[in-house]
Amino acid sequence: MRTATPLTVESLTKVYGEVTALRDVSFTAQPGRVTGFLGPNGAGKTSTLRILLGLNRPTAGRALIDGQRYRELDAPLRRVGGSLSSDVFHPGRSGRDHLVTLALAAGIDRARVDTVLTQVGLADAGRRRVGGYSLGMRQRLGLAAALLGDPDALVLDEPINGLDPDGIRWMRGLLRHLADEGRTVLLSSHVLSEVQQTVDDVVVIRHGRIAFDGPLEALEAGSARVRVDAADRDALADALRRAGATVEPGPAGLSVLGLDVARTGEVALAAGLALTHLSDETDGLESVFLALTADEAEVTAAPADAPGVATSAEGSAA
Ligand SMILES: Nc1ncnc2c1ncn2[C@@H]1O[C@H](COP(=O)(O)OP(=O)(O)OP(=O)(O)O)[C@@H](O)[C@H]1O
Repeated sequence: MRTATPLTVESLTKVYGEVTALRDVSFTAQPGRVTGFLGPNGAGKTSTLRILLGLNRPTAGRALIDGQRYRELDAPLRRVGGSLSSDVFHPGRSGRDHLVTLALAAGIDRARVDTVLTQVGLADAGRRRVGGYSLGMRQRLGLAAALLGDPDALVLDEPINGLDPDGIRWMRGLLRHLADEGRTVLLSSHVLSEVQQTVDDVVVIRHGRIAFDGPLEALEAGSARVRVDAADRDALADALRRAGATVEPGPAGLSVLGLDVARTGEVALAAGLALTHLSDETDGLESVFLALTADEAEVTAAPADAPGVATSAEGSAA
């Protein structure tokens, strides 16, 4: 039986010198689910994941693995496995060697090394030097390292980056399987479409703040947009608003947010209105994501009086 191990980030703030990378960030990744932690470059994803894994200290707030900070865990690698994009493997050593060293250091049975190499599809390549690995193979090795302790939770920084389409499909299947076993899977990405078919829940971070937190379906629902028109446009707008939609009049009819095409048609029918136009103008999920993260060129220094932001700066080293 797996121990349900939620990953909880509470009011996390991280200041690096002049840069406030995280501002009062809170969310929870739930057991049995794959949570996508999404945001453009520099949004604060890696900073958050490093704090979760005990590699950096927050300026304020806390990050908890089943209620405990990483450093408070008795057998950390058995509770949470991490793979960060900055992880470097010595090019002259084999993938297997790396894992054996990690296993010995953590008191993990060496037999796990071959188990995880097989699990990530590196059974044959494990004895080759890492220097000859493709980016995709290094991603697999990172995942193998994260799985070494057979942990209840996984924290993976950009695990899909660098994989070819077959590799992406394989990674999706494995992450789904790991979550179905009851593990908590938290993975970061800067491209929603890359992980859209993998994640159950989505946390979007922008400028070091949470811009969205909820199930993928809720993000999808937010992208529904319908264009509709009727001879009596005002009556139609009233009926749609009464049904809970946001309605914006335009030159080519009404733009409706919050209802899909079928429901829009039903509302019109119930109001006895004959439609002259009805079409689905839903934006792709990626454009909703882009809208949520717009203007994310870089994280700027927070004003000194910004609420919830500690003013004392901490060095970059943890
Ligand atoms: N050690 C550090 N010292 C100073 N600034 C840092 C340090 N680490 C991160 N930052 C800054 O903090 C902000 C957030 O960076 P972070 O790496 O967490 O973002 P990210 O969302 O993971 O981006 P990426 O996808 O590019 O890795 C950026 O402005 C970055 O330049």
